[in-house]
Amino acid sequence: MGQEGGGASGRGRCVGRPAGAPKEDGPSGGQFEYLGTVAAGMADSTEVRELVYLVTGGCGFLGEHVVRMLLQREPRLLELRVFDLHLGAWLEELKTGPVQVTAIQGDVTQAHEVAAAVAGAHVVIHTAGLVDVFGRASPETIYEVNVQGTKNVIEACVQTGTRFLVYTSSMEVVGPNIKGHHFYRGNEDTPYEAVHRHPYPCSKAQAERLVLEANGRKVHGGLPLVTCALRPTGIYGEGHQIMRDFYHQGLRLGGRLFRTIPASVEHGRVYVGNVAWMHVLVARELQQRAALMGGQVYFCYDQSPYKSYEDFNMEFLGPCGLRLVETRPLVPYWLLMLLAALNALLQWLLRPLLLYAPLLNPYTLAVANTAFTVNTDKAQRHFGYEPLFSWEDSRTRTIRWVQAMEGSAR
Ligand SMILES: NC(=O)c1ccc[n+]([C@@H]2O[C@H](COP(=O)([O-])OP(=O)(O)OC[C@H]3O[C@@H](n4cnc5c(N)ncnc54)[C@H](O)[C@@H]3O)[C@@H](O)[C@H]2O)c1
Ligand SMILES: CC(C)[C@@H](O)CC[C@@H](C)[C@H]1CC[C@H]2[C@@H]3[C@H](O)C=C4C[C@@H](O)CC[C@]4(C)[C@H]3CC[C@]12C
Repeated sequence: MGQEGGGASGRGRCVGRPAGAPKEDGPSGGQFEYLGTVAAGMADSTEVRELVYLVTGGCGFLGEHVVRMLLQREPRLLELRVFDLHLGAWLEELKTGPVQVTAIQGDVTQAHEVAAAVAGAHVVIHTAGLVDVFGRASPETIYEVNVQGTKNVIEACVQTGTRFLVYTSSMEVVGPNIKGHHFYRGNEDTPYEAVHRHPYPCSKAQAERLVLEANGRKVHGGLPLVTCALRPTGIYGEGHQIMRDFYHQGLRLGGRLFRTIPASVEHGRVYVGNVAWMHVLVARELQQRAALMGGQVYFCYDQSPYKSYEDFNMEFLGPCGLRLVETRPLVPYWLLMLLAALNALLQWLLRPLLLYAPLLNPYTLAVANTAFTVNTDKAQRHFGYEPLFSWEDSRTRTIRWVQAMEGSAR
């Protein structure tokens, strides 16, 4: 059902189950409180500040939360390097604390820029990527950033002697697949035919495989590289662009959004603060439990409820004045498929003139219409992960963010 011929490199399909991980159990660990802003002060600690972390994509939706969480929750941090194609002005506010924050404007597709940023880092958290399922970028560009960029990060770790690499993968490495098979309360070991055509999931699957296969490679200095991959489901929270798009679409439609997907098609979603926390924790514990965690994949999860994508969004958009019209889809699915195909045709026809990239296209419709929920405790068993934010807290924070947008939208 995905875009035709859209393999990661724009050629053929990418198939095959993503690299799983051997089943192992490990001890559980503690839980911390997350303070919302850097201004709230650093986590008190008597620990020695000696570690250098690099976050690629550190100015993105997830990346910014990872950066802020590290400054709050990693007491051993001496220097935090934030590497991104587009640096945010907000980075300046972070330079007043005890941690040296180094903003690096760079491109992960440029190996020399990556190597310069990685050199001397103890840990790399690689979140940079092209998250495009709307046809904004070409398959080749998606491959270049997501796969070649990840290769450059791995090689930079090997060449410069950085030993710990955490990769932000995605649920899409697993599914939904092109056959529309539902993934119902699955975990990291659930059998599932991970067959993709769309450039984005293909590129994420290839990148994840490269990261996991690099686990154990000798880095400069002779010690082994230790890698792992985190697979968030649909992330929501402060800064989520797609939520912003839905909100503005609802405002344009007089405060209404029209249901297109049955309420029964459940999607797993995860709050950005909990995803950021899992990145911080896994980066820390990877250094202590390399034998257990090296080469492993972990779904990102929290207590966010299973709901259809549209119903879940309404948890935040409803309290901000929007209404989801009808309890069942207004438009039959075959007509939605036709409209999605028309959008794809229009995008192709208009491309020489302008970028037409609506939310509805054959791929987004297929994904939205395929249940994908995870139920796992692997991260808790392996490195003591517990969500920092309850569902209620995650919901409140997201609503407040939309309301702040509402203020700016009036
Ligand atoms: N948003 C989600 O629902 C979700 C879910 C699962 C996984 N992920 C993964 O999380 C990561 C971050 O996603 P996001 O939603 O924050 O996306 P985002 O687009 O907000 O952030 C990506 C960041 O990477 C940077 N970047 C892009 N190309 C780059 C390049 N060539 N060199 C350097 N930096 C570059 C961008 O400038 C941006 O700041 C991605 O790897 C994505 O696949 C996202
Ligand atoms: C127009 C309607 C059909 C509307 O319901 C479309 C929703 C659609 C834009 C989203 C439905 C599922 C989303 C994806 C899912 O949450 C997981 C993802 C993995 C992540 O790595 C990147 C984002 C995404 C692909 C996410 C994108 C938007 C949806 C397709």
